[in-house]
Amino acid sequence: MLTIYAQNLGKKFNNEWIFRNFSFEFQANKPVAITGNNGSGKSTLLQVISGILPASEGKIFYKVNDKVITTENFYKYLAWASPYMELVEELTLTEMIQFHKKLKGLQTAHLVEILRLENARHKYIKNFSSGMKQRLKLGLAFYSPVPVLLLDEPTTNLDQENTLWYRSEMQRLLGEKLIIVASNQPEEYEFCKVKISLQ
Ligand SMILES: Nc1ncnc2c1ncn2[C@@H]1O[C@H](COP(=O)(O)OP(=O)(O)OP(=O)(O)O)[C@@H](O)[C@H]1O
Repeated sequence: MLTIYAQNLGKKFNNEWIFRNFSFEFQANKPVAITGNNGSGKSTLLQVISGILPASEGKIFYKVNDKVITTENFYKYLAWASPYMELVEELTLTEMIQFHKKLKGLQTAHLVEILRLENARHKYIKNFSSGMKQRLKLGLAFYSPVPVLLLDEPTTNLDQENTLWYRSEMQRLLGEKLIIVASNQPEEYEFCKVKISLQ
């Protein structure tokens, strides 16, 4: 069982505090939504939680059962989908999936079919539509064999059908993973029992 402990976290950029005194214990089976207006610090908090960005004050640490995981190693436990996470544009879909499989593993041999991208197997990612890219990012994250799933604005660029797909995947993953969603669209995080609003 993996737990993320945030204790009095604060982050500032150029002497401007984005948030301060943020404390929370994140656990599997307790999906959390981080909400707030544009610029309130949702993405920044998600990056500090993941260890990608260092905190300016406070402490973030991770435990699997009673074993502490170092910040440097935490990425191994984590899958992301976010607007600032780039796909490798020079690869085709088939190559991208192979690459991800080697790097992180993949729990399905049928991702192309799940994403309904059969006609794009040999298309370069750079030629994907924004919705196709978003589906791929989500699919890679959902089917990575890791216990933590961090989602930033997950349904950006998704049409209604794909938003329904996102919601059904979330129902499947709820009991399995530690999920944190940064969003200001209620339909993206309605399944989250805990909602933390940044001001
Ligand atoms: N690398 C950086 N350097 C300086 N300021 C930054 C940096 N990254 C973010 N900020 C600032 O931090 C604040 C919070 O940004 P952040 O992207 O976390 O907000 P957000 O709540 O995710 O916004 P949105 O809903 O628009 O995605 C903003 O004022 C932003 O300009």
